[in-house]
Amino acid sequence: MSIHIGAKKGDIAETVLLPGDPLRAKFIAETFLEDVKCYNEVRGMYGFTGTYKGKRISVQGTGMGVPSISIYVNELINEYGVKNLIRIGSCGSLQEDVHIRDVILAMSASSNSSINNVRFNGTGFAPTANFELLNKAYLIAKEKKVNVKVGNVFTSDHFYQDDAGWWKIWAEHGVLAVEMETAALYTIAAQKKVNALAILTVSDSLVTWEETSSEEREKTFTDMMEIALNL
Ligand SMILES: O=P(O)(O)O[C@H]1O[C@H](CO)[C@@H](O)[C@H]1O
Ligand SMILES: O=c1cc[nH]c(=O)[nH]1
Repeated sequence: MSIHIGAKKGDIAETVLLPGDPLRAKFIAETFLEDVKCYNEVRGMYGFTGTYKGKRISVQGTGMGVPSISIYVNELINEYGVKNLIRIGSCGSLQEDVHIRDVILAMSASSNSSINNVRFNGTGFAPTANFELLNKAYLIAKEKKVNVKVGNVFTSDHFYQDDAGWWKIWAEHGVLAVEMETAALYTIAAQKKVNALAILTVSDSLVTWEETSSEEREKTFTDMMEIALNL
């Protein structure tokens, strides 16, 4: 057992899907996995292991933001030997042509995270996806005829910002969407020599102000879930 995950060694598969929302983890386990075992309820941050098309796979909630996902990713890698970490999250569109429910494969993640600023002493590091996972996810998405976009996302330490126009500089530089964890996932994976990818579904738009409900974010972003399960 680790501090935040109540699993025994061997309870967690080498490939783990990582939604921020623990109830999205529960939905995936109940909807897609067979022979499911819940290995974690510590802090209500559910973790499950089961099989998908005969392959052993786990799904673990991470909570919201860089500090929270960093805890889970560190423990999954250091204590449980996880090798493939696939975030499946929601995000807010920063571009007119990135629509609600589109899927984004995060090739890279810009960030205002203070954690990475401290780690790299105020200089820039470019958190980047694993190419094999990215390429495979793209091919699966195309085959499934999912509206998919690949590019840079912005990992923010804020969900609410006082300056309503904060995102425009990032949009001008081609960033597709905002979320809150990917830069941390990619940075830790790079340091630990494991594979990481973030697959995101657009839940709302900072451009048009459209949005989806929390229930939709929990249960209906199934394209992203199925792409991740088939990697
Ligand atoms: O849907 P999840 O995976 O939680 O991801 C996004 O949603 C949360 C904010 O509502 C943040 O965690 C953000 O990154
Ligand atoms: O972090 C996030 C996630 C979804 N939508 C946003 O606007 N921000």
